[in-house]
Amino acid sequence: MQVQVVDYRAADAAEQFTRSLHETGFGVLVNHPIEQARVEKIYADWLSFFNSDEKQQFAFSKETQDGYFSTAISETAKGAALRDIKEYFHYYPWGRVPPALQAEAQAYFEQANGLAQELLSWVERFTPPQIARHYREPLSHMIEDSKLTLLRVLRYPPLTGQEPAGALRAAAHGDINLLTILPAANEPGLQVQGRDGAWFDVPCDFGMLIINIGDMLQEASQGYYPSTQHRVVNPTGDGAKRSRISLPLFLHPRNEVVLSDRYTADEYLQERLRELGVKT
Ligand SMILES: O=C(O)CCC(=O)C(=O)O
Ligand SMILES: [Fe+2]
Repeated sequence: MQVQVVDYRAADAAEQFTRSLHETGFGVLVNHPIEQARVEKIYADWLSFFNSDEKQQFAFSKETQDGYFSTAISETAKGAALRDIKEYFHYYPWGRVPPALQAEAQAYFEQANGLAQELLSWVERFTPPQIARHYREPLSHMIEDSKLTLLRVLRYPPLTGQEPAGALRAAAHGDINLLTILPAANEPGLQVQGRDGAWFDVPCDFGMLIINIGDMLQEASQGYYPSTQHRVVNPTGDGAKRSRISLPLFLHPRNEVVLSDRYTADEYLQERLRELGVKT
């Protein structure tokens, strides 16, 4: 399985990139407009936040899903037996956030959301007509004024050796949303599953941007764009002593968007959150 690394500035970038999404569910961009210095500053500032007690004041709300999710309540991937070894914060522009981190989180959110919208328009443009006719509205409309798009800041703590046997930083899962965009993390570990079940490292040189299809877009495109299983494996050696920080933006449609004959976006999301154990 070969996830394509595509130059965002190439004349045929949209075509190459959407082909990789169709074939693998993943695509990787270089020379994209997201500022690396901003990403690095967010990694450093949020690592300090996760290392402080301040996080305890932001315990997430089951109702609204914003705030801090500790390792003790961290999600269990659908079908997995063990919790992921991670803690994370869900940032929404309307949600709670440590005041000192608000401006840079919002600036990143806007920049990444703008790029994600452009990439979604590429996805739409390169959808074959026999698939596109099933879209109930243009993909770019589905996310307009959505209150559900969210920035997740993840921190995978150093390993202690006390982790339950078989637990992973992130067990194999598909993302729930339409499209995810993810700057390469500060440490390796992200893998994607091929059709034959084998796992492959996702290209993740610092500065690359990784994009993947979520379950909602797989549903709306009748599988033309597959939501591929991915995971974050545990480091060995010196890497095990270091935290890993990553920063996915999950592009979500408005609640009332009809994805298919089977689901609206809201029905789909509620079902999945219950399965993850973060909603009653
Ligand atoms: O940390 C990563 O590299 C990936 C995280 C991820 O797949 C997720 O949070 O859905
Ligand atoms: Fe994911």
